Amino acid sequence: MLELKDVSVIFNQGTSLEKRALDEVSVHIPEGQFVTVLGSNGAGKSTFFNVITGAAPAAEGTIVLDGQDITAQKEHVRSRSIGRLFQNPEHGTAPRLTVEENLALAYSRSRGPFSRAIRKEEQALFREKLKTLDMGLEDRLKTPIGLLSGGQRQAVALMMAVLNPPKLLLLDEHTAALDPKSARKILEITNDLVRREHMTALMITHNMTDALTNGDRLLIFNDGKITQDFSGEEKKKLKPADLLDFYEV
Ligand SMILES: Nc1ncnc2c1ncn2[C@@H]1O[C@H](COP(=O)(O)OP(=O)(O)OP(=O)(O)O)[C@@H](O)[C@H]1O
Repeated sequence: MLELKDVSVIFNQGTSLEKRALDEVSVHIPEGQFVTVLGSNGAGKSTFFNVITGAAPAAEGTIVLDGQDITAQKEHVRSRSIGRLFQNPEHGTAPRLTVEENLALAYSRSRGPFSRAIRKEEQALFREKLKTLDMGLEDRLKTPIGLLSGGQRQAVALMMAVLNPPKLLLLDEHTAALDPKSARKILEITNDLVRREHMTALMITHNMTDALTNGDRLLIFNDGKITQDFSGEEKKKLKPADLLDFYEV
């Protein structure tokens, strides 16, 4: 599904500030796999996501998504098949637009320009999708999204990312800015959506328990490389304390 082969990202190449943020990373993520990603600050996790989306160029190596070499593809083209959620729910939603306008914008992205009124059947679809979140958001369709709480907004952002299920969903610490209860709820919704839509998903987190209790596989980054790769029974047996040994500081 997603295959990176010897991919490197080098910032400020050829200067005294040169930094190999990703160093010859190779990994294969099969279709439908849910992968959690851990690593200390500066280990290269966000750069890993950025090189997949095209936000950071690959200096070396190749990236293949769903059989297509996307290494040289522009970011906006890749965004049609890759959904991404960030730590800050404000990232990716338009605060002055209502909940339904934000959803319509996301919905129309792969269906044509956002130039027409929101149709009745779209409204019904958004209402039905929001209802599955069980947060009462189906009654807030006309509310500007900027007036929602962080958790509510992140739930809508998540729904926006999966309205037309992307080939790949990238979750970049998307629960880190939320209070513990909202974070748990968003994680629950994430699991439901990923499983129901059989999505291929990668989730960066600093929470070791979340990294172990979610997903099928765990990757740990250190200094621009994937230094640990656990899946199946091996992952299930791990405890948060075991993971500390794999962090380099
Ligand atoms: N645009 C950039 N220019 C120069 N250096 C960068 C740039 N982006 C990232 N880096 C460097 O690349 C390395 C990897 O950064 P990255 O953001 O991928 O780490 P991370 O694992 O996501 O860290 P965190 O957990 O703190 O978010 C760091 O040393 C960082 O300072």
